[in-house]
Amino acid sequence: MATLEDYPKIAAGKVRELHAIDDDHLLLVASDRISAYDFVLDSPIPDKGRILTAMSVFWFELLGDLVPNHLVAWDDPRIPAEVRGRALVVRRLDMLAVEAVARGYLAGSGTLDYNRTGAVCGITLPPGLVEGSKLPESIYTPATKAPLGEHDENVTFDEIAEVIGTEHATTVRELTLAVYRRAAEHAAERGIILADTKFEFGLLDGRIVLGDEVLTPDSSRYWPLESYEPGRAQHSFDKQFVRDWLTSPASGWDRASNTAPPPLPDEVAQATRGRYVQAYEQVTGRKFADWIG
Ligand SMILES: N#Cc1c(N)ncnc1-c1cnn(Cc2cccc(F)c2)c1
Repeated sequence: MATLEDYPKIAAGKVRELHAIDDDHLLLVASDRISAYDFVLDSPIPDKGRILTAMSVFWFELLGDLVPNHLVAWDDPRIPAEVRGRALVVRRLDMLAVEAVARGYLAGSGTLDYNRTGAVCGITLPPGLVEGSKLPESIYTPATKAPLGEHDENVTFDEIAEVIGTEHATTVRELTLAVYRRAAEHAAERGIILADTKFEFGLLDGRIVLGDEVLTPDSSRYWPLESYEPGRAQHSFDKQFVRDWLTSPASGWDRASNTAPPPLPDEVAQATRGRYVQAYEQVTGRKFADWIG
């Protein structure tokens, strides 16, 4: 059985790593780390890596008829025991330099751009929209990847086409919207608003293939349908307990101080675990207890 040390690390994000298995395969590892307010917290969320990995596997399976993907295996002897259940064997792709974002609702940088310009990524939106507004139709709002810790930069379709070519830019836009719309419809039927999501695509033998994690609460905004109310920041399905505690007097933390947040109380970490489990079971109809690792 392999160990993680056998696989050279080739990339690292805030909460996940990418290792090389061989020339054609990578190991995509999700940690139990959680980020909030642009900080990676000291406190892990037990099972977060396994829950989000199980979610990606579900979505890859559900959406496999819309777009080919890089997933090879999730229960495989190449996966070291220490990361089993929170690591995927994936095909090595030639990644396209675009953060392929689809938005069905106005939030975050989308609201910021809209308030400044009336548009997002060059797409003019109707007047009168507010934070959390449902858009008349979902839109493609690509971004260029920023260095770790900085925010991606929203750009226009034409700017992406300059980098990856009009043909690939067009296919990526079509796939991003089709996959998001299908996923958002599935989630809405189960009481979860998938407000937006970010995909990464790559080339494999000339075909465009969906990579990375997909449609997890780390790559998407998950809002509980029952508390949806345009006009304010929406409750995060998964991160709201963490945000509420960190911004409460109980934490002793001052968000404006730009100092690292304190560790979470166990009950906040456990309650957050519960929200990830609930999101998984609500979206997939599967029991997390049945997942490996
Ligand atoms: N997925 C994927 C992938 C692939 N199948 N082939 C080649 N490259 C990538 C790849 C390169 N960077 N990233 C982002 C990323 C993801 C996860 C952890 C990280 F640290 C960084 C993805």
